[in-house]
Amino acid sequence: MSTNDKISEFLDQHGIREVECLVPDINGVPRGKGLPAKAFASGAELRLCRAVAIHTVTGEWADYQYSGEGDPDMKLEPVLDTLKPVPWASRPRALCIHDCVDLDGTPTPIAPRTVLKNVLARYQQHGWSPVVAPELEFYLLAAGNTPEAPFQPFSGPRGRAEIGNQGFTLGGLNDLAAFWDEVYAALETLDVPADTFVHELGPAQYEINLLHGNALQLADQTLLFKYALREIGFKHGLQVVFMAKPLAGEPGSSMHIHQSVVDAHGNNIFSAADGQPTELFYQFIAGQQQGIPELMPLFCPHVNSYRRFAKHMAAPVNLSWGYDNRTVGIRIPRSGAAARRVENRIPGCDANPYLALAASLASGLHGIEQQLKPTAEAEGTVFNQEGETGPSLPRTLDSALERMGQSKLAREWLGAEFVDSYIAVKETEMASFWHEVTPWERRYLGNLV
Ligand SMILES: NC(=O)CC[C@H](N)C(=O)O
Repeated sequence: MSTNDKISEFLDQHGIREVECLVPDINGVPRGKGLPAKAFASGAELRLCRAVAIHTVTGEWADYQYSGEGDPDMKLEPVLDTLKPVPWASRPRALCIHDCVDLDGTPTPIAPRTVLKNVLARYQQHGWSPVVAPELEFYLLAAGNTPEAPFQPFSGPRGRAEIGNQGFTLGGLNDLAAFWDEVYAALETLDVPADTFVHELGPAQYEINLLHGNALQLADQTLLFKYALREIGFKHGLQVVFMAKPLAGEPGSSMHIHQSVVDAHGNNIFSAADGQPTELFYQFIAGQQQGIPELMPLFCPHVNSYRRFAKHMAAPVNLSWGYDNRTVGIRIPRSGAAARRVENRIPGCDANPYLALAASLASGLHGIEQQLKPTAEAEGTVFNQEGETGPSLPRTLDSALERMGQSKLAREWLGAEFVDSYIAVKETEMASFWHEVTPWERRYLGNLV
């Protein structure tokens, strides 16, 4: 059976009339076009303006001039493994993630999926492939929140408001059984295998860990996971928030990334035959220490992202590394030799998964290729030793963008056109932030004499 016949069979089987053709934009927001199922099955050419890849969060155009034409089209090419029924649709519909290809046939360099694929190709040159597992935290807000007032977490249907911290309680999960049941069913339909699931430390804050696997697939799964949660949340009167710090004084939401690398035989290159850590393992850690501060806007892309880094909130404030240490940016979970891995704790849940994975994996391989050496392992609580046991991190979006703009590593690994357009988008978003005067400024400064 030809591919087109298989697609037709799948669409007929599910009674599907339209296909949502998705591309992740620079912020990881799914954008795209709906296409009649018949056109999709016949392989009809689908185009989208290239500028979609560089929209701001609210869809403004960044002040960025492409080389060449003004705003050319790009072609969308379906990633057929991601063709799935849309679990929350009231009339059968499918979705499918797409790659972006410029009209001259080259993969669009500013498309996040291309950026990740290019980094993975460099692993392939060594005969290696990364294995990753993102962990996603998020908050559930009560219906009726508006951005004008502080967000309120949802109140449990049994009348028990989520006013306190209920870390790891199961009651906190049962309160929303109907919502979670629908989420679980949707993740099965979308082929997004979830591993563990907990109520996190903040009120109405949850975490789902995705099962480890291939980095491109995990980026696709993370995109679909976030999309599914938002859509199913709305059906249940909940706003699912993937902001890094939605509630003042409460923990922020991260997207920790666990990373190991396997060779062609599936052996973890971080462990030697005798089970001891290899040089490559330490070089990968060193690469994280050097690369993460230079690529910080890809882990923490918004002004709000940097509010997450507060002491005693299990959020790192440094790039020290240590075994089972949650006060450092790079944690090494204690595990057997086969599962030896490096956890990058810097990314927020607001990061674009394709770009955060690309940046994290690029940093690690850079460390291996340059044979870098990490700092000494940090011991104990190192919240207060920023810069002493490991490199420090940019603490605002402005300074992070400035650093990325000067980074050779960024251009070499992610491409100059991508880096320039990314910075242009972020500067446009920053300008929008600086346009506002906040309640804090009025409260603190309104009565100055
Ligand atoms: N699960 C945890 O380790 C908590 C992480 C914490 N919420 C953060 O922002 O980084």
